Amino acid sequence: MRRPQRRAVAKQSRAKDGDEIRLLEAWIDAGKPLPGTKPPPPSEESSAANARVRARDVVAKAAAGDYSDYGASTRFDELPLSKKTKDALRKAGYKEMSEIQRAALPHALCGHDVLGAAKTGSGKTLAFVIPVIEKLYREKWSQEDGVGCIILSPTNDLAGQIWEVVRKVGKHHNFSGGAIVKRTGIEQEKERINSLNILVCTPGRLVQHFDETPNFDCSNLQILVLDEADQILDKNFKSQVDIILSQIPKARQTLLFSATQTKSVKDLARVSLKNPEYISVHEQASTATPDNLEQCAMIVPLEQKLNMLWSFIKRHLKSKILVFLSSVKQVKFVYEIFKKLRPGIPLKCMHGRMKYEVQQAIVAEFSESTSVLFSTDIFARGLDIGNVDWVVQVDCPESVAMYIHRVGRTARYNKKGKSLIFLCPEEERMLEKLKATESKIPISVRKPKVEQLEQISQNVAAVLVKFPNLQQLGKRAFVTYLKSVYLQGDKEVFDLSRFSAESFAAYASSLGLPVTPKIRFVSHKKNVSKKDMKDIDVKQMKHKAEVIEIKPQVNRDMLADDGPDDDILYPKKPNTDANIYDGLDDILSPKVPDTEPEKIKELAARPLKKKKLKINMHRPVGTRVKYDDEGNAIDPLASLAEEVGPEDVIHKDKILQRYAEMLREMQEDDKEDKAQHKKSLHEKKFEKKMKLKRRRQEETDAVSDDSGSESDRNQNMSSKGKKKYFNNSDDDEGGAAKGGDLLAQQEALALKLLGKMHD
Ligand SMILES: Nc1ncnc2c1ncn2[C@@H]1O[C@H](COP(=O)(O)OP(=O)(O)OP(=O)(O)O)[C@@H](O)[C@H]1O
Repeated sequence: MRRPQRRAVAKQSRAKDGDEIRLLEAWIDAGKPLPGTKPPPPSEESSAANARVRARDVVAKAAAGDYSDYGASTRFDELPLSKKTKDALRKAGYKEMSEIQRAALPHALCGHDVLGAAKTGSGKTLAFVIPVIEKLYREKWSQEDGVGCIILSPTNDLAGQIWEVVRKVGKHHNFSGGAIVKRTGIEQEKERINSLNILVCTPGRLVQHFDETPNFDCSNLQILVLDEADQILDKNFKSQVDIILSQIPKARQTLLFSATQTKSVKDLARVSLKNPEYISVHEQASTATPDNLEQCAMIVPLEQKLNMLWSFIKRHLKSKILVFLSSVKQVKFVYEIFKKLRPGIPLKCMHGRMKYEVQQAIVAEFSESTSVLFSTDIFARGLDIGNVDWVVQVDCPESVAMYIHRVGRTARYNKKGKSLIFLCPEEERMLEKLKATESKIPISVRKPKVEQLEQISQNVAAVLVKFPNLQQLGKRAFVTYLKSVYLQGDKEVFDLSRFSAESFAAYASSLGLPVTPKIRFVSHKKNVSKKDMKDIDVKQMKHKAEVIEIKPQVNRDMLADDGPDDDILYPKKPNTDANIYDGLDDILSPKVPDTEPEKIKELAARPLKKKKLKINMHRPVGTRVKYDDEGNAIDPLASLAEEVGPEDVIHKDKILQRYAEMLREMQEDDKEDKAQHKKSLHEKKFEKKMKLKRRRQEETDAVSDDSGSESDRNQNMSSKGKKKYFNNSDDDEGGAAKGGDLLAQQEALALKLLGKMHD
């Protein structure tokens, strides 16, 4: 009885949906905004009560065939949206539309391609999620129709976040969908992907499905969305996006959104937009960043950044702070060090190498509590965490656009927020760019209060001594930082040659490193003419000079590599550095076991080979190559590490003292190790001997049992060299018995010895 009833209900609801869809289509068609039109400014009479009445009127009029011009509406319930969507929006607390939503939704709802730009945190996600759901609803999309919409996002986390919005807005609809992210195994995804209507994923994951999933079909696709479109269309995703575009139908609606929209016609031509609506709601605004955001910059020397960050955190223990650093290594190092130093506020770290679930958990925790979250740029875009008080950019962003995205993690949707950026004196050009009129970033420059600056270099060094694995991480943080500067495209801002060798040395010591790690982003080229030797004092050279070339294979990926540091922090096999160099071998210079600080010291003092003169490309033009007493060129950074005075942050004496202590400890450990090693050698030797004896005994037993001829027996024995123990005498049995006794005695002796050793 139930079935027919259920079928009847379903039929009824389909009929209701059909009626609503007809009404919506007619309404959309009748009230279409003209191409290029923007909504008028919201009228004054838009009190909540008025608005509700107006919304009811609008819907009633539409039902009566009197369609309003929805292009001017200010509330979601004034738009031609399905009841299911309106209910979900209301339940989620979305009533009034934001500017980008007011401007984009009317165009997107009537099927136009949209290129939308609006400030960070201004509600762009709803501006594309609502049209997606409504389009599929009006198309009566069902599970059997397969993939109807793809939303591309640059990162898994953002994909997850967008999917949550889709779920929220589409909760009364019957669409299937999901965020196709690393969380689920690709095999599980393959099984269900064809039955999903809305896919939210990164370009890479989608391409993987095009490559590997049998019958993966997007030929029915209705709508393609690119969130953070400028990033999705940039060269890093180019090949993947090209593959995707070749696999989906050209006849579709396309929506592109970002806070920093692409203006490249080439990019837009690639996605084949048809008469797109260019909607940039804040184009005329005086700022490119949220109005409620207070922004300031500080010029901080490289070696003071850690002190400055620490001091800042200590003064804001009741705030929620998001800290951006340039690489995974930096994030891990600063997080681990600060955790050991205990600033008095919970610390968290997040980067692209973490499992998706872990990232989600951290985001959730960070959303809930006041804490400090250290992050790479992987979360600079799109991440929507409520109530972030401060965004602190410790390392310079790669571009003004990235600056805008980073600071956009605070002051979201009418909330207030503050941001602070540390810029090295060598990066002041970035400050000029931020302050340029066209950037529209109201940023003020503040002088650091030196008296409030806590110097933590000594404490960091002490932590490194206590946790030698962190020293490894510190070294890699140092190298990846320099690599990140070196690899940045904007050479007006990022130019390693502007940094002096002294500042590198001081930076290394601020990270607690006893010696500046050597850096080789370079390879050698022999027989270079004098004119190419601009930055080298040729007269100083005693040997045929070589010039340094930048290695062509050093690329951006190496920055992202960032290797399995967990192995460094929590080594599975102590004293093994097999996993210490994760592809950085050719960059991280010395191939010595880096867990041994005294060796690092040795290395710094070690004369460089005469013929392989290493010229550091970062040395400012005209700086001389230094030589030791024996005429060997000294690595400038190594020599500097020895030269820095006590007034500098380096605190050499203390560090040396610590290293002396460490050396003593290590020597003691060494003694123990040696004894251990000797013991194990003895054991092994003894075991071997016993094994041999046992084998011989067995063989002898076999010979004595042998029923073969005497001559055979003799031959057999002689070939195996047993004569020593078993004479070819009549007394074989007795001999064997003696041999057996001897063996037993020896075994007993061996056991005794072993027992003693273990005692
Ligand atoms: N109409 C609305 N009313 C109330 N809150 C809204 C509205 N639209 C969006 N929001 C809220 O504003 C916040 C920011 O929205 P969203 O993440 O879509 O911003 P965005 O413009 O995509 O930012 P970004 O450029 O940083 O990705 C979210 O928490 C969202 O729930």
